Amino acid sequence: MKQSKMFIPTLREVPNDADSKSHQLLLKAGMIKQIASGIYSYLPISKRVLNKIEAIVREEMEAIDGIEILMPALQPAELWQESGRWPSYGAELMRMTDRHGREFALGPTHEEIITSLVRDELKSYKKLPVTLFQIQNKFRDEKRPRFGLLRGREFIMKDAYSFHASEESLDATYQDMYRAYSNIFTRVNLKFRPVIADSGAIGGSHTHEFMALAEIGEDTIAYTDGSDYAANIEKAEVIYKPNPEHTAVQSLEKIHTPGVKTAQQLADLLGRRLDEIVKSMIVKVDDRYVMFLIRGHHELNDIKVKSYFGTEFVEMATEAEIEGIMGAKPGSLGPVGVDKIEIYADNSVQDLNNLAVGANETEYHYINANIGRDFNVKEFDDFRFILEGEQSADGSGPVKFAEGIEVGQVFKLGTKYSESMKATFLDEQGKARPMIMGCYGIGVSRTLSAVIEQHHDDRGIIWPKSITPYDIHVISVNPKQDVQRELADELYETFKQDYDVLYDDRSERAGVKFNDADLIGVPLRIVVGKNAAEGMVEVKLRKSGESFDVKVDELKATIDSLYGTLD
Ligand SMILES: O=C(C[C@@H]1CCCCN1)Cn1cnc2cc(Cl)c(F)cc2c1=O
Ligand SMILES: [Mg+2]
Ligand SMILES: [Mg+2]
Repeated sequence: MKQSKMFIPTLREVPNDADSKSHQLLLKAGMIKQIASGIYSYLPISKRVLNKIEAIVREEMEAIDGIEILMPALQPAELWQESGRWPSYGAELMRMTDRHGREFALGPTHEEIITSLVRDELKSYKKLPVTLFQIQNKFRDEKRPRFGLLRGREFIMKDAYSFHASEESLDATYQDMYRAYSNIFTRVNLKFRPVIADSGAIGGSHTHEFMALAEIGEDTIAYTDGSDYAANIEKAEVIYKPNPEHTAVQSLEKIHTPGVKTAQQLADLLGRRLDEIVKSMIVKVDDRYVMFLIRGHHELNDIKVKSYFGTEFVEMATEAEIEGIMGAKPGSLGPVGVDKIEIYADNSVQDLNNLAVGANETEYHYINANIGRDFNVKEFDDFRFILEGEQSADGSGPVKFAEGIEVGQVFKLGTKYSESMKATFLDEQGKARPMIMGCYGIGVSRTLSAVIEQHHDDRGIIWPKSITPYDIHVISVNPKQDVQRELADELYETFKQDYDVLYDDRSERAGVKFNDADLIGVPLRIVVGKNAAEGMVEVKLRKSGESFDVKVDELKATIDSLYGTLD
């Protein structure tokens, strides 16, 4: 393609609202234009990359018997009422009414649609298993869209759904998808890790997220070098080993603690370590309040609390709620004398005797509070975030943390949707049973961004060969010079036979052309400049920056062999 006819509106400066490297580069390289917050147009370079990513996704889905369909983005509210999810999603679910006043959702995902489609068609176990997938825009009205395509309000997802007559059959597809996802992210040249994840609102038992490693990633993963163990920190289990030595139990003492609001301030006032302090938090679970006890140097893991109680409705109580229930401010809460609400505690609280806790009287605390004598705990469990360096759940060593961008997720859904939506099949005995489901998503536009996060330098993007918008960038330095222009034209015509070629034939200054070429990031470059008259051109590798002077009659061989070395 000749750049004089192309549409690549590169920018010199980066708009200051670009808040991640990939967001900056997508704008500078003229790949996206924002139309509204979290909503973008994909310009030609992006569209070419998306086509290649989607082609890889299709190949890997079809290789495991995935069948491509395309479902509507407009979803009748009735189906979400059948599944029970219409009331449970708030502002994030984009809703609208049609001219007849009928309610619709703009699809954030398609469990309801696919289940209603399949339940009408597949009635017999003989027709199962089946895996259907689509690649389509999704709509989620994110409260804070950011990082460009990494968290948008309209984005491209491959979403697949599988239907089974047995758990074993679901298992087999889950493994197929897991391997297919590994293939896809390997082929697009992403450094990634599959992590054990939390299945959250959509239920189901078993789920893995595929995390592309990148500083900007909003997820934290806990992994070990000792094995392939990796878990989203929301889910990473903390192994509790009871601590043998306990200090002698001392008598309870109430002390005045003016100005103490935090665990650290209490620790400082008492001259104790933070890990000897116990924080008491009031959490609203569904429509009741419970107290959680967590050691001072730990943090309550709200995802583990949700999973423990099996509900999404878990929120920290507000200051007003706390004063109403406890009669004291958040900084002075404790378990002693609390009998109106249940008390739960993280496992590691059991290691302590003589706890320092709030006295439920503003600016008063207890020291030497002891479990069993001064208060009771309804249940000890793993309610906290794991700390870096603590033993991994599989015992393979201390966990390390890394940031990740969630680019894919595979779920075992079970019968959550097939039961609520009566998607049954007749089994061998002719008995109607709910289909067992799996669902599997890849953020296609997010993957494009993740690749840029991992493949760039300070001059621009460096595309991996597998998804590069073009293979070769031919640049004529000064098209006003006939010799240069004619040679460049000839090379363009020659190489476009076997490669995708972008030809910068514009009458721009050389510096502008080289800046744009570095931004756009095509891996191989042929520069036709002043040596054209001697039949010499320059070949440049975008990634290493290496460049070679090559005779025109050796150019094809050189390019073919260099292309083979690209990753
Ligand atoms: O989408 C999934 C699960 C899988 C992911 C892979 C492809 C199939 N679905 C989870 N999820 C996430 N955000 C949502 C946002 C809104 Cl507003 C909603 F109404 C529903 C959902 C929702 O269900
Ligand atoms: Mg997540
Ligand atoms: Mg997820």
